[in-house]
Amino acid sequence: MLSVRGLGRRFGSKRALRDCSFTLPEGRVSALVGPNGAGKSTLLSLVAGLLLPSEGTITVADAPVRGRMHPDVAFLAQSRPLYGDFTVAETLRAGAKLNDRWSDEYARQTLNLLSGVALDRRIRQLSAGERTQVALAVAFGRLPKLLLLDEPLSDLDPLARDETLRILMADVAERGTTVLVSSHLLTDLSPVCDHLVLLDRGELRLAGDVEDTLHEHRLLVGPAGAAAPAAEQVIEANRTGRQAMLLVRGAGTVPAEWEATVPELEQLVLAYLRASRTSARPPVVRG
Ligand SMILES: Nc1ncnc2c1ncn2[C@@H]1O[C@H](COP(=O)(O)OP(=O)(O)OP(=O)(O)O)[C@@H](O)[C@H]1O
Repeated sequence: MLSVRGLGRRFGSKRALRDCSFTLPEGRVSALVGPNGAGKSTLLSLVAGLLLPSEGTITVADAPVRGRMHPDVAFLAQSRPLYGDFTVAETLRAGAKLNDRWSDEYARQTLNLLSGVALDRRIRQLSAGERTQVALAVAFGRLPKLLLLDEPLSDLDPLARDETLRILMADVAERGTTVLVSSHLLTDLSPVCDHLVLLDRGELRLAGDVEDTLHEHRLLVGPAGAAAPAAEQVIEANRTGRQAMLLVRGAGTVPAEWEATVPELEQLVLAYLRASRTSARPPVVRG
């Protein structure tokens, strides 16, 4: 559904994204994670066609994307761009007029499930979370095949967050939508995502199926003096007092003095990001 190859974007001398290559599987939810300034919004804006790449290619449903939104794509931008003077009802009517494929019923149903922002309210009078709810309804109303969501949960209350994730899962199950969703709220996101894209400092650190990626790694706990077991890569090593804790990738047979477990998603992501902070050349594992 989505494939990016060698994708990069510069803003003047600043490289916001560099040499990014990955493919998203169809009908799955992919979490796009990374610290502030990692390049997540830049990547989403490029895929949405709102920004032009400095280098590389983007393909959605076998068609190249270059500075123009693909009709099968809907994008919830971080700034939630909606016309302030419109009422919610007018916003939905504009959605119907501007999109060849549109379901008013689906957009209204989404809004009602979230908390039911009244249709006669003006956009500029809405709270940040209410604007997000309207913008989500517009995104779902487009009946996209690829749904790009930039921090959809950040200003929603816990109930609306929960409902958004339910709507997302139902949409993926019923319509087979492919979703790429950026969020700092990994705990909220991890139950619904089955694919991971990890960006840091504009570079891709990890991209792949969540379960496969987790099982390629081992969290090892052992005595501080024990020799590190043979592994493809040591992502992070912490030695405190008498204990050592390692996150390794591609470990073979683990010696008896080490206790090995498969890491949780949040542990894995945090270890990669900490490792990146402490090394001049952080691990770029694969694209
Ligand atoms: N229009 C722009 N002009 C100059 N620099 C920009 C512009 N847009 C983004 N950047 C820079 O590119 C880098 C990536 O920004 P981006 O917004 O993609 O990060 P992000 O991962 O979405 O961050 P956050 O989690 O804080 O939203 C940052 O260093 C940012 O300052």
